[in-house]
Amino acid sequence: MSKPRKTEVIGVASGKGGVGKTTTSINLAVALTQLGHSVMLFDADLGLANAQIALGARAEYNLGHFLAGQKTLQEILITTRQGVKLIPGASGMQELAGLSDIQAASIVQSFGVLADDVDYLIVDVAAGISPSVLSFLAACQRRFIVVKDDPSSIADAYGTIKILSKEMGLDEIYLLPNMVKSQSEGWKLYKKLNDVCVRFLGESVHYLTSIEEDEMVLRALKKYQSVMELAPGTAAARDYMRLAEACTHLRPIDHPSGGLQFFMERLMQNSSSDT
Ligand SMILES: Nc1ncnc2c1ncn2[C@@H]1O[C@H](COP(=O)(O)OP(=O)(O)OP(=O)(O)O)[C@@H](O)[C@H]1O
Repeated sequence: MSKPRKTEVIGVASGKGGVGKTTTSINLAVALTQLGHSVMLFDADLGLANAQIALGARAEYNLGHFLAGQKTLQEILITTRQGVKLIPGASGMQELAGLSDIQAASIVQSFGVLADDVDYLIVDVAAGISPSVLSFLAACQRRFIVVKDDPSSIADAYGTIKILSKEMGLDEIYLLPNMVKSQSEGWKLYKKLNDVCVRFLGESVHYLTSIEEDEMVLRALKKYQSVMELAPGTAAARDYMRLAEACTHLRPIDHPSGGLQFFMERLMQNSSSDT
């Protein structure tokens, strides 16, 4: 098993809501855990606490308690029964933009303490392209854009890629077709959108795999489980495992300070420039 040297930070986004961003984040986190990696999932999708529900976990505290200084990061962090370390996000995320420099520095330091234990940080951002979503994505090393084969999802994914690459100068953008009929349909969707990106933005996006539409995904959600647990042999579970394996083969991105602490530093810098 090849271990990344530092925490790899992957943001999972989609222009449009409801295309499977949270489902992808949790199943990728579980698949990477099953491969033997230490994985942290940051639920930055405001308010709904989707990730913990989907993993059958119940967190008493969330990032709001941490930002308010009521709880330490260790106190809000839970380890789900799948072995994923979960940072419950909730509405605290909106407060990031208003933090003082001292608060920001102490948050960065708290994350730095956890960094040694974590191979992958998966950040499940909210739908849309609000300043806070863009700050999160800018702070990640890689960005996965989940897209469905329908016109509004494709248009929103393109809009997100355009802002990330042209306005923010970010690279390492990966398109992740979801709920496709087959891998070849997913590849075609990628090709179509990538061609548009090359033509109109002068940039290409990356591809790892697609996730097939699979009724077991919804069944798993209804049982508060990941599909990786409920039906490991099913099409979507196989695809999430393929995605996890592809992640482990990606070239590590080295930053001077690297990993989790650097992610938080960038997040704080980007958030304060939003204000
Ligand atoms: N590969 C798949 N096959 C079948 N159903 C899927 C698949 N991926 C996601 N779904 C279903 O699609 C619905 C929306 O998924 P999810 O909640 O992950 O979307 P989202 O993009 O995170 O939404 P939001 O932006 O509202 O948080 C859920 O009912 C989920 O079970």
